[in-house]
Parts: sequence; C-alpha cells; structure tokens
Amino acid sequence: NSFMLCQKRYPLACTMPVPDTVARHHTHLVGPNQCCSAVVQQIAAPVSTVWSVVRRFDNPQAYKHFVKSCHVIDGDGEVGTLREVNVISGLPAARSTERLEILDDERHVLSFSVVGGDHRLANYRSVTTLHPSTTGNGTVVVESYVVDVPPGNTKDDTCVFVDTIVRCNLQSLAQIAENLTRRK
Ligand SMILES: C[C@H](/C=C/[C@]1(O)[C@@]2(C)CO[C@]1(C)CC(=O)C2)CC(=O)O
Repeated sequence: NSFMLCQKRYPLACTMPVPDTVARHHTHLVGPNQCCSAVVQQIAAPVSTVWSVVRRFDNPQAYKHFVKSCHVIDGDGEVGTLREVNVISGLPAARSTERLEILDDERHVLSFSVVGGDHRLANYRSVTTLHPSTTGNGTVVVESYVVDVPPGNTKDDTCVFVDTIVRCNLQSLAQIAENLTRRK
C-alpha cells in the first residue's frame, strides 16, 4: 500500500489517497483556520501487540513520553470516556482534557479529541489506525489529525509542531511493541 501523506493543499477535506478502508477513517473536514496532516510508522511487531498498547485510552504514558501522568475523569473505557493528561514541563502546555471518540477493536481504530486544558492546540482531533504490513508480520500505523492554527502561528509551523510530537509518540510505540515481541 503506497500511503501518501495527507496533502495540506486540500482546503476542505484532508483525505489520504490510501485504500478506501483506510481513507474513510482519515478523512477530516478542515476549516479555514485549521490544518491537518498524517504520520505513518512501520513497526516490526504484530498488529495485536501494537493494538494492545494503543487501545489503552487510560494509559497514554505507556508510549507517549510527553505525558507525565493521566487519569480517567469520567467513563469506563468506552466511547465518551474523558481523561485528564498532565504534560512534562518544558512544552507550551500543562494539561489536556481528552475524549475518546472511536475505539474499534475489530478494525483497530482509535480516535480522540481534545476538549479542554491549558495548551495551544484547540479542537485537536486525531485518528490512529493499524494495518498488517503487506510484507512480513509487521504493522503499519497511520495517525492523522486536524487542529486549529493557534493565533500568531502559520499552518506550516503548526503541522511541524504536531507532526514532531506524533512522530515521537509513534517511534516510542514502535520501540515498546518491538520489545514486547522480542520478549515473548
Ligand atoms: C499532538 C498530540 C498531543 C499534544 C499534547 O498532549 C497537548 C494536548 C498537551 O501537551 C501536548 C504533549 C502538546 C501540546 O501542545 C498539546 C499528540 C498526542 O498526544 O496524541
């Protein structure tokens, strides 16, 4: 599957030209003052192993190293569950309140939206999907997002900032899933 990244030049809908089973989840309506992008990460671990880490909405710090701690405010892990994420120092952010929007254990789709907190990424929503690699027993992770461009920022700067964090998260996810696979 030749994943092509979400092109920022799609003014209205940010879709990724990928198999339509994937595109459906990574299609975001992008407003005039928003930007969107996507990050793709190859992981040398089975989809089931990667999913067991990604699906834990209550435990993002398992692989997101910018997260210091997280606790569930409301809900039981199903869609609608709210979490409060506390962020490590040094970032232009302290905490974030996030809502679980999609948790699909069959199709390996997770989506959450940022609904509050003190940071600069208003109306952030991301979708993460897992796909078996076409070669070998690995996983391809696709994570796309849409977010408001903060006042004073350009769309490109915003995408560079968010892409960098998402890429760090997915590289960390790869390390953890590959370590889990070696240990078995
Ligand atoms: C980009 C996104 C997370 C961003 C943040 O969690 C936050 C919502 C508060 O701190 C951050 C780490 C950075 C920020 O400015 C906004 C990636 C993810 O967690 O899935």
